[in-house]
Amino acid sequence: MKLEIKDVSFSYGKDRILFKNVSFTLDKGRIFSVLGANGAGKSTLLKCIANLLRPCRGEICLDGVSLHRMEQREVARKIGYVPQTHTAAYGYLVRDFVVMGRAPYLRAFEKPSGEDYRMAEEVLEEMEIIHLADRPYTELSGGEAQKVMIARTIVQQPDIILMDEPTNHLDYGNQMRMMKMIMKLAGKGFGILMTSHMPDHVLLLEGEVGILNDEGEFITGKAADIMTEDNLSRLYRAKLDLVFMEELNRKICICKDVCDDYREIV
Ligand SMILES: Nc1ncnc2c1ncn2[C@@H]1O[C@H](COP(=O)(O)OP(=O)(O)OP(=O)(O)O)[C@@H](O)[C@H]1O
Repeated sequence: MKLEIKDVSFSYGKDRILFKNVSFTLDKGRIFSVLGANGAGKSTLLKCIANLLRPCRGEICLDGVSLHRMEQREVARKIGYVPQTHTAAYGYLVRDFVVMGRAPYLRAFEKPSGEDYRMAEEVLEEMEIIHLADRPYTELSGGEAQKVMIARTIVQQPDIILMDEPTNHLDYGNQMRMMKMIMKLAGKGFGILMTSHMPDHVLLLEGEVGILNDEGEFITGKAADIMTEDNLSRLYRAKLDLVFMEELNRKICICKDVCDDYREIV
């Protein structure tokens, strides 16, 4: 399974192109992270790839076939999408909510089978949230709901999982467990495309990175090559530092002096 984003541009109106000429590929088992300031268009890009929005230029292909030539049900078997926030209209029990991930495999009005429920429970167990199985989805905390959404997407068994800020709402321990889970999912062969506001998480994951800047341009490369102090400081308009930590054998991203004003350093 190969996802190809070919020269994609998007605009919500006629006046402003949000991003232009975005190109990259994602294979099974790989991690691709998208970084960008607030409002740069990261979520919009993910929605285009989930086939929920249509780019004004370019093409998005799965194994050489344009998403627009595929039925949404077929896309849903290959691409799972975890939005940044999700509001359920009805208080489904978590186990029923998670089993809805099987929908792309069911016929109209067909109910999920015992095997579908078994699969949902297995994923809930693996994610250590089985204790939530009989709670209404609408009563969960933001972090719990985020994990349940991810469980539903795994149950969908796509090749590619799109995650819009997967550590959103999570406490620090759960953020680290989420990083571990993303690596584990990639290890199992899922292609992971995620957005993040946390450069250090992206350094930790070590995959490919795309940086969406204020001008709507997209630069890509390996995390170690593209995540330079200069690129990150420019992106976030703050003086950021990459410090090598021997214990970790990698660079970490910190802001040594929060009082440093970016305007004074460029
Ligand atoms: N449906 C819409 N119609 C018009 N403009 C929109 C729509 N959705 C988003 N926008 C605008 O498009 C821009 C990009 O939004 P988007 O949510 O993709 O950014 P983002 O990079 O994910 O931001 P954040 O990091 O704050 O989540 C923003 O200026 C936003 O206000």
